[in-house]
Amino acid sequence: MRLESVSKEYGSGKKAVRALDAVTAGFPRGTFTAVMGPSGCGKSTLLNCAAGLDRPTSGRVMLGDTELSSRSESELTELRRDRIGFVFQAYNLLGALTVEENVTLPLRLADRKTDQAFLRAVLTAVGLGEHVKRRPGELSGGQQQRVAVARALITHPDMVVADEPTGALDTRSSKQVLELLRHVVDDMGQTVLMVTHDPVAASYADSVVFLTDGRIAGELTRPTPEQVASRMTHLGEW
Ligand SMILES: Nc1ncnc2c1ncn2[C@@H]1O[C@H](COP(=O)(O)OP(=O)(O)OP(=O)(O)O)[C@@H](O)[C@H]1O
Repeated sequence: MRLESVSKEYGSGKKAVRALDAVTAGFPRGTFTAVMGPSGCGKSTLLNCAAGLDRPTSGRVMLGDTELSSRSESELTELRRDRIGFVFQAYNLLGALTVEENVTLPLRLADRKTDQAFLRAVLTAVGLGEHVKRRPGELSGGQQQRVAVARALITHPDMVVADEPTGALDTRSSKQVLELLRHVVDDMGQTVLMVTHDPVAASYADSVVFLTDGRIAGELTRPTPEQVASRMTHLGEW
């Protein structure tokens, strides 16, 4: 995944807000990248442009050899469904469906068959092999987020994007979800792009990209929580 000089403006004229300002960044296959920065700096906008949920005003978004920015709405919908896995702070599971039905929903929507062996492997990887018949309401927040991670993985996407995946979780559940994201990169070869406010969460990534005012303000590789917190303090309010 690559962003090439991506800018995004909301609104126009005097009220225009430049949420991203000529951002160029690469998120190589098999890596885990965290995006951090002060509130309103453009983190979610970057993630949404990268995942085809939002269109840049200018610049190019490349997923492998596919350019997202020039796709039609229906092509983008299909591309998101087939090639990108989503994890949000609010889990976004369907309460009436079981764990297994939630996880396999993206395949049913795409009219694709479920590979039962892969489904078992994914449910085991996220630690929910025992709970496949439960409904989200019968699970803890951490378990629900792990169902969301399994759902993001089931289509073998090119990339998993996670917007504040641990934002609603306690320390212990956050650790489990972050270890899981690390595992999907290290052992399943996935590519993860995660927005977070938490230096500890960011320290699970291979690198952290810092944004301020819609621009890249620096990068840290093999970050420690202390290094991340120190950079954030230098960037201002967070
Ligand atoms: N749909 C929209 N319409 C108008 N302005 C928007 C829209 N979405 C975001 N913005 C503005 O763009 C800027 C970047 O927003 P964005 O949500 O990407 O920031 P963020 O870093 O994710 O913030 P936070 O950490 O608070 O979630 C902000 O000034 C925001 O107010």
